[in-house]
Amino acid sequence: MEPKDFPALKNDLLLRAARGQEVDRVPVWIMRQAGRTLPEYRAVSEQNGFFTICRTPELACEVTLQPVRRYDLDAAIIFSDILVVPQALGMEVLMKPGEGPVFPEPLSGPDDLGRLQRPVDVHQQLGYVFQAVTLTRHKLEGKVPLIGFSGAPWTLMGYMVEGKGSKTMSKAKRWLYQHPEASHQLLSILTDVIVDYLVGQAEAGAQLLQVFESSAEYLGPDLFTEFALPYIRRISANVREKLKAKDLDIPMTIFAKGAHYALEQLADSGYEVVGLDWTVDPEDASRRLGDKVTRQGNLDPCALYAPLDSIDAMVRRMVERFGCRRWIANLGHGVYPDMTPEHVGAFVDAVHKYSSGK
Ligand SMILES: Cc1c2[nH]c(c1CCC(=O)O)Cc1[nH]c(c(CCC(=O)O)c1C)Cc1[nH]c(c(CCC(=O)O)c1C)Cc1[nH]c(c(C)c1CCC(=O)O)C2
Repeated sequence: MEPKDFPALKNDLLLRAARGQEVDRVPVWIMRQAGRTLPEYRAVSEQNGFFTICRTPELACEVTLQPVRRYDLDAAIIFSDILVVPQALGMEVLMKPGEGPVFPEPLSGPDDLGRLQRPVDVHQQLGYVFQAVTLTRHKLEGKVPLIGFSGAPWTLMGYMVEGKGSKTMSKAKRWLYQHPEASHQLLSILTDVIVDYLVGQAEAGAQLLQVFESSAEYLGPDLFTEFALPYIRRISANVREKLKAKDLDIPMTIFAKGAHYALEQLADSGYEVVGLDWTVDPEDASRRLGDKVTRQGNLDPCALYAPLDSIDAMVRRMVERFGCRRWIANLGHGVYPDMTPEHVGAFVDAVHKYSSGK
């Protein structure tokens, strides 16, 4: 599909901040803003299964737009899941309500790599995401930019080996220690699919690409340097190269949750924006990242359980600490399902209140 004739973008704060340009107020969006908290999402979700929504461009588009209608956000993020990439490699993934994703047949050892269906033609396997992106770009009518995303290789490997969420990632880490070669092989296979998948989203109309390394917290500096960072770097380098050949230049964000030990490496990994979780101190993180990247984050998601006036005060403090240059306001991880929309809205409004006119 040729993503031509998209409506002109009326709010480019996110893209300007990502590129380090001046902004007259700080852009704000919220990780996991679509789905999770909204009653209007639950209505769609009860009628259709989770992956049916992902695979039906009209439904994915509708759910993507819901938070943008409700809150004064500066970005939309396409409704999908990081686990569509393992699905594209032929693995079955079920979304069990109240439990989360489950792989009936996880990768139990290196021999199982032979089960992965390759090569992956992302247009054939994940074309539904590209269609959802293009449709959503039109339906947004230029109100805010649209973010595309993918999981990073280590995080996807974690789910593919564990078969579900894990408190320790010990089965997947066991691979790293016992089968380093097979681990690199798997991470490399994932990297190639992720690159094509991100390029496809950009071609379809995504205006910024975020890579979620949500399971970085399990690794620590040595494993991260060996098994996560090289692939994170390869993704940014290869995506840019492929997009350049198509005359596209799209800012990219790396969010490596729990990788407080690797901020310097992340600042130097080829992304315009580095996402920060709530465990890092804004001043300390800013110092360590330097001024060549934009910071994104990092209020503790649980702060949204606080009374409205406390949320306002915490956001005010966050704005003071980050300053208004090279910063995209967000939470330090996704919003939780039991948070009330009113409190989510208070966060967004407070960012606007305290960061404009500077
Ligand atoms: C680790 C991870 C997953 N998925 C994702 C990550 C990385 C971000 C992070 O660390 O939170 C990313 C993701 N998943 C979803 C989005 C959509 C867009 C958005 O709102 O940001 C995004 C960006 C929808 C979803 N993905 C999922 C839901 C809930 C499904 C439902 O109950 O209807 C939604 C709206 C399910 C999901 N998907 C995943 C898990 C662990 C779960 C269960 C827990 C939960 O997040 O609710 C894997």
